[in-house]
Amino acid sequence: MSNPSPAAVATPLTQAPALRSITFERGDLELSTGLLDYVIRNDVHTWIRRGGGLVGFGEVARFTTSGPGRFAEGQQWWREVIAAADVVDPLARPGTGLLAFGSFAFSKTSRHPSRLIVPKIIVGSRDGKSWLTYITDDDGAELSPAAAETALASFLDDVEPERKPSQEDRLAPGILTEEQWMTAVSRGVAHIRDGELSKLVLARDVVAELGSPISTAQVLRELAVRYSDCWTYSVDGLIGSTPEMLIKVEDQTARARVLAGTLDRSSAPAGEAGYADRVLAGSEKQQHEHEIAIDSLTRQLEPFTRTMTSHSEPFVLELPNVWHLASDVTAELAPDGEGRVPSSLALVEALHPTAAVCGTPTTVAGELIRELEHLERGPYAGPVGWMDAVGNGEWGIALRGAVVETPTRVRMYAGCGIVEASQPTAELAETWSKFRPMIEALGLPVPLRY
Ligand SMILES: C=C(O[C@@H]1C=C(C(=O)O)C=C[C@H]1O)C(=O)O
Repeated sequence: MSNPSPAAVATPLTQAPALRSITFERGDLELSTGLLDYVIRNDVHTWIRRGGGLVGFGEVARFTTSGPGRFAEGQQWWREVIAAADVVDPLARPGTGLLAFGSFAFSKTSRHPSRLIVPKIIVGSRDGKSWLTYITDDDGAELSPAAAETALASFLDDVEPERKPSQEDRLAPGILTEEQWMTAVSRGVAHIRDGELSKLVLARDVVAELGSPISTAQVLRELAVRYSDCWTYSVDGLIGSTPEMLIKVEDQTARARVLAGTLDRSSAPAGEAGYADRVLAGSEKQQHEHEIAIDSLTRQLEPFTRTMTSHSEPFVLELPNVWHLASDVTAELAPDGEGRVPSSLALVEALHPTAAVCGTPTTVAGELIRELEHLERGPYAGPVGWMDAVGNGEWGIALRGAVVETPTRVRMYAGCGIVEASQPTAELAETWSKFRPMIEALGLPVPLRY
């Protein structure tokens, strides 16, 4: 008798809910605003880039977990949900049909709950075409386009008021003061000089204390408009706009965008053509930092692929706040004996944490992060995104973001890759350039000295 496959012997984690879903095509969205017309409630789930993507409303199922097995447990739960579901999806495109948004803790030692959330309604848009998915756990519910439109309309009744900046808004220090964080950077550099590791990513937090409650929807709209080349995410209080794609799976193809190497645009001389190319692409320190990040990603992805391509040189990615050295990687996924390619979440498990947000070697860097940062990263620098029922998904790295801890307290996170040539003051300034998208979207002034 042959051995049963691991999936067959795994014990169910929970009683998977019996979900039913229907997806249907809708008219084209308003070209100028696209999905943003739907970002009007604070509790929306979003994944938006260049006006397209997904906006989710409500919740019909949720799975939470923590620890080293968080990705594997998430995959198992999702398999059980899919097996028990009745899905009607005539469109069958990436992002249509049954779908979960997700956010995972950065650290395997974190108690912060990683989560997968299945919304009740999803408005999707891609290449100018839009669709609606309606998901229910209610046996008796009518599953029709009309019922879906009615459910969507009831969510859209509840519009969040705009927030005006208040006199009492302020930025408060996080866990470490600036001086303490710079000391941590110096210690990191010393460990690198000692040859224990080649790269370490150290992060810090600052807290926005607001005089009036946040309008999350307003912040998300601001981010999505200003940072349209980034992926604007919102999952259960984790919000931001990330320029870094950990992994995206569409059918047989996987894509990643690796960033490492940063230059603040606010300190750049005006009108000097080619400044970013010269200072960023021409810097040995930045190129070295970037090489470490791209090597770590391609090495981890390789076993899952048939072919993999990336440009031999990184390009300069221009964002409103910074320039980055960036590399795009495209891979054709290798099917297993049964013709199946790994799901997006299986690849996340293999790739996280990359050197872009942890360091190299991973284990040494992870230990030093715990020792030097004194920060509970929570979902910061962890995977955030969505996945559908056939393995497609997009998982960004939760950067340039914040956790809404209470309606008036928002904790922001930013970090930097430290290599042997790193200077603590320059790294501190770099964290401010990375806080800037969130600080500005919240309507707070950016501290002047940066
Ligand atoms: C860690 C962050 O960003 C990462 C670090 C970078 C760097 O050090 O140059 C660049 C992009 C990201 O991979 C962050 O934004 O918090």
